[in-house]
Amino acid sequence: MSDLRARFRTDAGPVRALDGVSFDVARGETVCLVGESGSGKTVASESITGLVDADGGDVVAGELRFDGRDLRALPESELRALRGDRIAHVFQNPQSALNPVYSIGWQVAEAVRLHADVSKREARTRAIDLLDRVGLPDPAGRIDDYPHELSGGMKQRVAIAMALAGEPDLLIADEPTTALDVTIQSQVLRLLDELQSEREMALLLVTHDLGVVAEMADRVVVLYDGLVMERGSVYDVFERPSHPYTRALLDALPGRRGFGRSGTSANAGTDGQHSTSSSGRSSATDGDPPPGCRFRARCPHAVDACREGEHPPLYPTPGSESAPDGDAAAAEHVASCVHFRPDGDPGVVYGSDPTEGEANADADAGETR
Ligand SMILES: Nc1ncnc2c1ncn2[C@@H]1O[C@H](COP(=O)(O)OP(=O)(O)OP(=O)(O)O)[C@@H](O)[C@H]1O
Ligand code: NI
Repeated sequence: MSDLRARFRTDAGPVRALDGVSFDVARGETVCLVGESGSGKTVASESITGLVDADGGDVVAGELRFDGRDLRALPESELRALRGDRIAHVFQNPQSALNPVYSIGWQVAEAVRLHADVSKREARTRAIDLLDRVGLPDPAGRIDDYPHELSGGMKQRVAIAMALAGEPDLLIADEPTTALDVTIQSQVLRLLDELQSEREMALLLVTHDLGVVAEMADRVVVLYDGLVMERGSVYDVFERPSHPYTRALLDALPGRRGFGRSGTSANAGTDGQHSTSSSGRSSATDGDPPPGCRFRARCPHAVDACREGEHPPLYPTPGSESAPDGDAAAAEHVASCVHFRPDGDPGVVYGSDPTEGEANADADAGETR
């Protein structure tokens, strides 16, 4: 997607949710969308298949391309066909995907029949296969169970089975494990990871959990206030976080030594709840956004230049071509911070971090990576 802008109509006036978000997800790749609550992760992911419109939102500008087609130009009927077929969603709450009055087997079989012209009997057999594949114990025995007879983790597995029924090319999972017990979380993540590599699926994973990102992502998109702050391979973003916001996010990770003694509090959402409330961001209501960098007020490295003009565009970070696999696309590491302007000094950001000596300026970045 490129330069995606979206807004919601609310009683208090339009709310800007996305202010120009660009990223791609390639086949066989996992891209994680991270950022604190209200940063626009869900809106960005749901805009792909037009779910945002269904939610009272409007994608007002930008481009969404899937397989060379501009999704925003597709009529709703075609979009609906694409959704759930080539592109499937898994949500935080499996309850929302399951109908309480039908057995899980019936629901998975229906999902199969939606995408493939097969008999009911064949669909049921495939449903059992799918349920087996997502790790539901004794699928043949449990296929006539109703959702309420299953645990949350099992329900999410069923929801994933339904999402996979159409053999999607792109699976969009929005906080798919947040509602689950910690032990179940990692099982479900491992499952997504396996299914993804098995099927060469593209996976867009929305999460506020940087531990999940580290485990799952090939590439990371860091959102703040409806804008991309930083984008790069998981390797680059974790090894050399460049936007002050990303650095603050990582700083807040337990077990990671703090560098931002500045008191910048960046919290990717402690309650783990997906929120759709329109409150929370004072800057969100429409009208002119405050000039300059959106993160300025919370940034320990803000300078006068950060007050001017628009939010900075994405600049390449020094040494970003040195990704381990030499893959050019994966090597793209960019941050929207004035200190990464061609005439800027990234050392202002990196240099303030005594715990990361090797990141001290760009000069030795090439040698240490
Ligand atoms: N239905 C809606 N009506 C009005 N505003 C909305 C609606 N849904 C989202 N927004 C606004 O859009 C912005 C982005 O929301 P979004 O749900 O994408 O955030 P998020 O990053 O997914 O957060 P969370 O981690 O809480 O799920 C927020 O300012 C939010 O208030
Ligand atoms: Ni969300």
